Amino acid sequence: MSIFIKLKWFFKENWRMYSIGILMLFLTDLSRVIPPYMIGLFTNKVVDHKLTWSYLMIFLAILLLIFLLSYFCRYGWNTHIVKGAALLERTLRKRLYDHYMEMDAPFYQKYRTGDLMSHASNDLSSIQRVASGGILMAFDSTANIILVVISMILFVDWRLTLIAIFPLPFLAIGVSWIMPRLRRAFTAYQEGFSKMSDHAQESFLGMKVIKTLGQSEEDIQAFDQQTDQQVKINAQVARVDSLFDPLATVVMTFSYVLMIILGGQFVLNKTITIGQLVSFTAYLGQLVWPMFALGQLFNVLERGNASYDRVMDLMSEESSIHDDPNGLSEIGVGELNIRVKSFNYPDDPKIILKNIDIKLGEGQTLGLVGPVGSGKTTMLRLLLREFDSYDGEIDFSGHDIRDYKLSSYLSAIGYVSQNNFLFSTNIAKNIAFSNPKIPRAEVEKVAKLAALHDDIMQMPNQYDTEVGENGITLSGGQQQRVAIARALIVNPAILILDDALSAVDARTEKEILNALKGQRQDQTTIISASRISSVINADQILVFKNGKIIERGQHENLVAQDGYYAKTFHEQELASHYEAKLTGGE
Ligand SMILES: Nc1ncnc2c1ncn2[C@@H]1O[C@H](COP(=O)(O)OP(=O)(O)OP(=O)(O)O)[C@@H](O)[C@H]1O
Repeated sequence: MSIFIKLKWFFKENWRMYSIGILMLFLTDLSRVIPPYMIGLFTNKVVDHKLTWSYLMIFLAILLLIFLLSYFCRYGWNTHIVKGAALLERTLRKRLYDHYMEMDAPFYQKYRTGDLMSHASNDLSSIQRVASGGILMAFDSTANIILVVISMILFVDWRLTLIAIFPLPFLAIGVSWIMPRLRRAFTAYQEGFSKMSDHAQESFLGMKVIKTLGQSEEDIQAFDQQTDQQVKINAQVARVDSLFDPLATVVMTFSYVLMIILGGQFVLNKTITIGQLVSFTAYLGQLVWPMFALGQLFNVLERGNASYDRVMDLMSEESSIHDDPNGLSEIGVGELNIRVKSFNYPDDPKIILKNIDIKLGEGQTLGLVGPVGSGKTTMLRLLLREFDSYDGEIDFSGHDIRDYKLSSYLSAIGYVSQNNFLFSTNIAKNIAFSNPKIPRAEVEKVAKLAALHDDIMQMPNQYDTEVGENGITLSGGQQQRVAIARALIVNPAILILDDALSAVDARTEKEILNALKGQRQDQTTIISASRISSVINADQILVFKNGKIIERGQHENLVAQDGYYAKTFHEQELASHYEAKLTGGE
């Protein structure tokens, strides 16, 4: 029942709709207690040989009227309560989705996609059922039981009523024993379901790897184990849930036995008439459904309760990124200053960045190189405001980046990583993702800048060519260039290419870099790369190692320093020289 208290905010917001629905439900239940009373009267007329045609007609007319009223009320409660439940699901889904959108990188590191999906589907459906079936069964069964018992007392006999309902408290004891067990079983079920969807989702995404490494059998086995486990948990749910129905049957049978023994005695003693005993039998029959509905109700409520707690646990997670709604929303061009004394990832004390000090003039290009794992991406992630918890400050265009409104700041940045996500739509829509209304000419312009236009023109439907899920029909280099075009279309104040040219050949790389140089003279560009050729013309090049800047300067200057940069440059030069010889390109 506590789930109703937890959902009080929603029922309060929609009290009008629920009040009408519940009133209609009450009227339906009220209309149900009249026919048994009338059947009793009718039986007495028959037994006393006093039945006339006119009485029969009036009797039938009243019954018809009651059925019509009941039909109208049923329609009324159905539409109001079902509409309310749909509204609750929509409200929670929107809140959850907004929450997912607001959350930071550590949140997505902590929760897996399958888990988040199961919260948004399975859990929300269970909560939605509380506001429809739950409300219906709770009010219907309670109102039914109360009205039937009152009718039994008023129209038959209070002693007989007391004796007939005497076994009911045993049902209540049974329910209080079953409920917590049912809840534990449901929580285990939902958690198991999350793990299962997570596994399925990861397997679908990594299908190529699984198959090429010959792990299909192992994956199937692992999934089978999870489904077997889920079947066991489900059986446990069914075992606990199934305890209620037999208990209700035993209790109701006991009530019937008591009614036959004592009711017969009352008729023989003339305490009640035969008609009243017939009414009583019908009333007792009307108690059967609410009893079973109570069982269903606990199932729905406990499932909803467990799901609500899971969803609220997720919603209580707070983003570590402070977004000031009144923050600056105008972002111009300007200097970029990065001073980070130290940074470690949340939940990991290892210092990843140490004493980073960068000053980049307006419209300049910064190049970042260094061995794998040296901290280049981490620094870019700070610039992208994925983490705010660093010791130091980052200023852009005269303001700390944390003083900008997050959405405004991020929309001024064009970020392209090595692995880009493409949407399963056509190329033009992928490029124009930030503004679907952008004219086709603009889309073509940025595609040309990204050296992609010629490739697109070779495709069957050119800019309308569908790229498949995550751009599966495109080559790695084409995917990267779609992502570059997508970033360029917003004409970002800061463009970040994080190893974003790794899948394109040297000639295309040169073409893109030249185009960017011509196009972005006033704006900041940051290029992180393992290939020195990507950063060779940068105004400032930084070499990272173990989270520190170990060399800095322009290309010639760095080559002269004869350090990591010079060594890597010469090695790469030599490698490309031999490669060109082998392919006959020189
Ligand atoms: N989410 C994370 N939690 C903890 N440590 C992390 C996390 N992401 C990266 N690291 C660690 O931070 C260090 C720097 O990684 P980073 O990705 O910044 O390097 P990089 O220079 O960009 O490397 P690459 O060129 O391979 O992309 C690595 O030791 C890595 O293991």
